[in-house]
Amino acid sequence: MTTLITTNNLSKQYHNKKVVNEVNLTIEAGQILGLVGPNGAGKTTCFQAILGLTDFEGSVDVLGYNPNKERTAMLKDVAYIADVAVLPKWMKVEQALVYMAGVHPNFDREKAEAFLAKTNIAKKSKIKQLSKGMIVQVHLALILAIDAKVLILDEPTLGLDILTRRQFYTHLLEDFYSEDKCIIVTTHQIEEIEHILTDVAFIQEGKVVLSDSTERIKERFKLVAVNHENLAQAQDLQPLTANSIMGLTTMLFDNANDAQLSALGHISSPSLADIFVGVMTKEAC
Ligand SMILES: Nc1ncnc2c1ncn2[C@@H]1O[C@H](COP(=O)(O)OP(=O)(O)OP(=O)(O)O)[C@@H](O)[C@H]1O
Repeated sequence: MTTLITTNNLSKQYHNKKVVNEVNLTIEAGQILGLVGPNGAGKTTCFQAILGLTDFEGSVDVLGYNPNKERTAMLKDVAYIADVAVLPKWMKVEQALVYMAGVHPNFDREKAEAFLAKTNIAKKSKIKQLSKGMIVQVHLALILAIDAKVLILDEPTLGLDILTRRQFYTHLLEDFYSEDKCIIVTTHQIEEIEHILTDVAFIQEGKVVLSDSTERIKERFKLVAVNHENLAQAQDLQPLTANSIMGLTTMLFDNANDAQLSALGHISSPSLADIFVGVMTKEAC
């Protein structure tokens, strides 16, 4: 396996408060990592460090580059979508294509045009004539047309309708992703990307509290619809969460014994969103 990004004890503080706290991540080629955390958890700050946009403690290696010292060289192979898509308002869409082709050695104009052709955005339109969601789409078209080894997506679908969000993730897998690249993505709509993630890292108050492959995380956590008579016994196994709706109590367990759980009621596999809520609740206690 080829390691594309490593962070070693990455930390960042603002006004004496650690907003990123000793984050250790290793991201290999082929991985699509979801960095998931509540508002203010430190996701964007981690990205800024990886992209060399801020100073930090610890060390970061991206494709063999030090992002703070070798940013220009690194950015030939790294593409980034920030959580706020900003494009010059006076520019026409077609001018943005020409501009990107001029400044980025790995920009494929035909790819960007093919993506835009699937939208109802006219190339002659000025950015200021487009809706917020359309501007995001132009931005995505420009970034996904860069043949980058590393793609960093910070809330890439913010402001897009559900059809366009789905279209974006399909496009990401079919036209951008390949085994020699990696993608790190944050979103608060974890249920929409769960199926594409190979790996997940949960971050809370600057610390990574869980990091593993999606497969192993799914094996580790179990949801049980607990039969009424088994409630006390189930509580003894210390569930992460317990929700009662219309007389049915569903509990989330971490690393519990399958035989013990099946004696309590029906077992199912939780979604990443269920696991996220469970882990965040436990860490906050
Ligand atoms: N320039 C700054 N000056 C001071 N504090 C900052 C600065 N940038 C970020 N922070 C603080 O760092 C913490 C982490 O912010 P960050 O933007 O990394 O969170 P996030 O996980 O991306 O959140 P969200 O999901 O809301 O986008 C927050 O408490 C934020 O207030």
